[in-house]
Amino acid sequence: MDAMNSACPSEKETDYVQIHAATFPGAVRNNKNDQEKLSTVVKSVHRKLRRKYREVGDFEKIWREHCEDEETLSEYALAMKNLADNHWAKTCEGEGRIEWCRSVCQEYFLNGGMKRTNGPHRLSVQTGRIRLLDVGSCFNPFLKFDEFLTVGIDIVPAVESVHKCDFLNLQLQPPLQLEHDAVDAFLLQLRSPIDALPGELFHVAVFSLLLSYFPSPYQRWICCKKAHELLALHGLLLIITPDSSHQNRHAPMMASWRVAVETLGFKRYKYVKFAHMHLLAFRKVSLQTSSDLVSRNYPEMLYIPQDLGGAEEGECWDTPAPPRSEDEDEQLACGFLELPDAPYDSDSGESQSGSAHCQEREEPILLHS
Ligand SMILES: C[S@@+](CC[C@H](N)C(=O)[O-])C[C@H]1O[C@@H](n2cnc3c(N)ncnc32)[C@H](O)[C@@H]1O
Repeated sequence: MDAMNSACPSEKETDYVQIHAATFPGAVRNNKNDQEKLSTVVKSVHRKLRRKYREVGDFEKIWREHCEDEETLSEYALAMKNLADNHWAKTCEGEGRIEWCRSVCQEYFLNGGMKRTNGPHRLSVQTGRIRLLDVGSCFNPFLKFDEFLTVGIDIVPAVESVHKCDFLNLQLQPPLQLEHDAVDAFLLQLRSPIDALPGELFHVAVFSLLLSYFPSPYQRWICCKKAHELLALHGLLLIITPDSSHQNRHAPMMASWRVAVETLGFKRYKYVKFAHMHLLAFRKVSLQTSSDLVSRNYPEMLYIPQDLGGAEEGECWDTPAPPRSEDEDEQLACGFLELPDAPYDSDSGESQSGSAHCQEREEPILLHS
């Protein structure tokens, strides 16, 4: 069973949903209304931040005010947790993003992926658990997996096990010079709020639906740069970002993200497009970031369609769209004709299976400057 299917209802569950829908249409409507309300809470926080950023421009001021607005932040945290627990868990809309992260880590750290890509000088996790930092963790979705020693951080934790921390303002300290066990013990004794962390501490950093929260590309770039410093050499940065459009539509944007992140000292390891999101994995291949950070505007390359002030696009928070018309089906079929024949990961040399998973096109990079 692939990662995505494992998050979707089983055949039996699907039958139940359909029978239940036919017998109790009112219950399904209520469920949808409830989901719509929660999505509106999430989207309105994102929209408000973007609008303020366009009007005021000073993202540090806007961010400070945002972090002080505890009422809005708590409402957001509860809505996000409720969406994940009660709606996405029962449909495919969360699309198994957490299971995807887990399977990439297992393949890379435990099943030879790291050895294949980095050669013999590799990071060792054999003696302990995979140290995972989940930024914007909200409800700590990785805590339940035994292979991870998870540190979840969030500006507003929705559960007690997540530590309060503003990643944008997190201070970096020199790396610890300790043995494995002592580093694990250090992570286990962390308490809220976290204001500083030593560098090179983690094997994995996860940004699941985090970067599009920020109104400014520069804030997204700061996060990627911090992740680079917090990861050990050969560690993984996993980025998941919402986008419900067909993968070709924003291929230039993803190519642009790749350049921006790789310049920080990463190399892309995997990329897949689910129906409502892009999922990327980067390996930390160098302790240094590029010395050429000033000649091109790399932070601006981490743009999202909403930065341009256009109409709000369909995102994973939205309730499912109505069925497509025949015309739309035809248009979509034409779009698929433009995809490469065999999905293939250029860096890992592995093909990606599953009809819902598509590969980024390997084409000349179109930069947004
Ligand atoms: C859309 S939710 C994603 C939650 C979860 N990662 C998931 O995939 O379902 C984004 C989360 O990022 C958190 N967040 C936003 N900015 C942050 C920051 N600077 N530091 C830590 N967490 C942040 C928000 O509070 C929110 O819980």
